[in-house]
Amino acid sequence: MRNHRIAAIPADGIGPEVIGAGCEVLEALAKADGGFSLDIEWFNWGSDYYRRHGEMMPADGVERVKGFDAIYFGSVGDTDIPDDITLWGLRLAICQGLDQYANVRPTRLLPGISGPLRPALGGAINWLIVRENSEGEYAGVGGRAHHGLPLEVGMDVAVFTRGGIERIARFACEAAMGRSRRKLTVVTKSNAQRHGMVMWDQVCREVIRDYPKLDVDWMLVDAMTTRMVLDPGSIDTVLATNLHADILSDLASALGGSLGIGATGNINPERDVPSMFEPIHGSAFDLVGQGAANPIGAFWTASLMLEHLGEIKAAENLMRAIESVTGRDDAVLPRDLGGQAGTASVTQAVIEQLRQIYLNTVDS
Ligand SMILES: NC(=O)c1ccc[n+]([C@@H]2O[C@H](COP(=O)([O-])OP(=O)(O)OC[C@H]3O[C@@H](n4cnc5c(N)ncnc54)[C@H](O)[C@@H]3O)[C@@H](O)[C@H]2O)c1
Ligand SMILES: O=C(O)C[C@@H](O)C(=O)O
Ligand SMILES: [K+]
Ligand SMILES: [Mn+2]
Repeated sequence: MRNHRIAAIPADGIGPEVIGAGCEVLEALAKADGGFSLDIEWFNWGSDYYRRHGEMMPADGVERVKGFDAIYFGSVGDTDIPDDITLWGLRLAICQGLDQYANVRPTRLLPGISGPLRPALGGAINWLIVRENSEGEYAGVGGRAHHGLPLEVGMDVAVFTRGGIERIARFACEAAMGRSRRKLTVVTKSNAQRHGMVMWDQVCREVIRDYPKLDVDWMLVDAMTTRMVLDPGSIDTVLATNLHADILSDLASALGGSLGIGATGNINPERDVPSMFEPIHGSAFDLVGQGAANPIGAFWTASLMLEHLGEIKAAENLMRAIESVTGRDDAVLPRDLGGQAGTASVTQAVIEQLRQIYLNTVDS
């Protein structure tokens, strides 16, 4: 039997609630499928670990997860610890440490979810946002000087490298070519940012030349937000920088109904180290401990992870189960999607649906 070793890092806020739910679903799925097993090892890294040890994970944390087949991550962020410490100490430390330079964020309207747009517009959402995940505005380069003085200064330098742009542009072109519309929108801001972003355009253009069958257009990031709202059907695959894609993907998730459904993979396409999968949302301080967090983002994430691990049938079945739970007449919907179900009820409904799917597969 195929076995996959998963490092689960639920971390902070609602992370443990949704990753706990996701692991329940994954285990039920593996059992129903029978073709593979999952070895899930838990890591208690995050803000509570920081309170005890003064760091978000052990100094050799990245080394410790290197041997796994995938990482299943919750969220970081704590009301009592500065956000830059928690994000850089765990999520970015792993993404950058394992050079997971391609972040993929799919969005489409799930059955039974209307989303905030008119039906004809919302129904047209079927996007894949490709986020540069290793440099750009998140390079971490910069500094502070003249502390406490009137002339105090703080700088974040956005770093764009030819190699960094080239590899993410190629990844996005391949991703777009793998989808039926073969359509790529490159997002930029090279009108205002005249160095790095101009080079971004130039290197993307060079890579795109290798894909003559690809239908490519370009958007300034500000105008891209309006196009996502007013003409969502004109968009398919989107390539954007680290920060631009971070912002656009929260918008995408909201247009799909809620931030609670957004899913992502932090991918190292070379596959010599594990990739990391997480719901796109954060700690959601307003929901912690209430059993009310929407686990669908974590389930969709689990499906992306299974796909990456080569468990294509199981990944599809998990999406089918989610879709029938949201789409059927007696849909089980969490509060952020207009229903009343808590995390546990949504989880049980998806597990029950998975059992039905596999039962029917065996019968037929
Ligand atoms: N990758 C990550 O781990 C990640 C991502 C985003 C934010 N953060 C961190 O999380 C903390 C809070 O950030 P924020 O408030 O900007 O964003 P957030 O994603 O935590 O929450 C924004 C809003 O979305 C809602 N929401 C989020 N997830 C939901 C879910 N599963 N079900 C239902 N509703 C959900 C929240 O209730 C809140 O109203 C900060 O510390 C931030 O740095 C971490
Ligand atoms: O931008 C980040 O890396 C944090 C968070 O907003 C995310 O989308 O993962
Ligand atoms: K997250
Ligand atoms: Mn984000």
